[in-house]
Amino acid sequence: MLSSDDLDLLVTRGFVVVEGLLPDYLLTALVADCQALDADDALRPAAVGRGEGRTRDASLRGDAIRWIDPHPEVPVRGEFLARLDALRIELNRQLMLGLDHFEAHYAIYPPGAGYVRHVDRFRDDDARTVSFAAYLNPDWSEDDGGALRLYLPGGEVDIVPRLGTCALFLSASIEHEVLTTQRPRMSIAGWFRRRPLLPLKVVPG
Ligand SMILES: O=C(O)CCC(=O)C(=O)O
Ligand SMILES: [Fe+2]
Repeated sequence: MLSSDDLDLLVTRGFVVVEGLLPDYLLTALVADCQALDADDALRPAAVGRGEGRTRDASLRGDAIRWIDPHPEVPVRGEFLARLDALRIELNRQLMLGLDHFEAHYAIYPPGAGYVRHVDRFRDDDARTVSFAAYLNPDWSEDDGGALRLYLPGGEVDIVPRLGTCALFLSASIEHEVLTTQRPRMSIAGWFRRRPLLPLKVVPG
């Protein structure tokens, strides 16, 4: 769980980096699951945008992804989602964010891939409220690239995607980028969502 200092940082600074949010045995199982899915060719090139603006362009975003859903034969997925759901409830209790759902996918960025600077909230959908990343790369060094770069009012912050590091940041306001990776980079990207606050459409007549 997040400490009250972590929660304060998320609100006041817009992001927080935490170690130890997920226990080692779970991280190990997530790494193995992601690797097994990759070996089965179960990840697909990711798209950017939504609706008619949805495109695939590896020069913008080079990862391959697989959404994480509970599976009776792969308990690690359900356990991961249950933990993040407990965190969702904690975020609601402490920060009253009204989050109603958590969604996440595995991602693998091959060498040479990255994800250009962007925000996670879509222009036509304000449901994504808090973004989450968990990194699954043992023995990662800064020279391997692939850092998550956050663009903040006070400057840039780079987060090294090392096994066990997790980051949370505000989906609507924090611009970020995945710097080009030199080695295959494994992660989970997720979003705590709230019910969309789109205006109701008035039907004429
Ligand atoms: O993996 C990361 O560090 C962030 C990925 C990201 O920005 C995204 O999937 O929207
Ligand atoms: Fe993102």
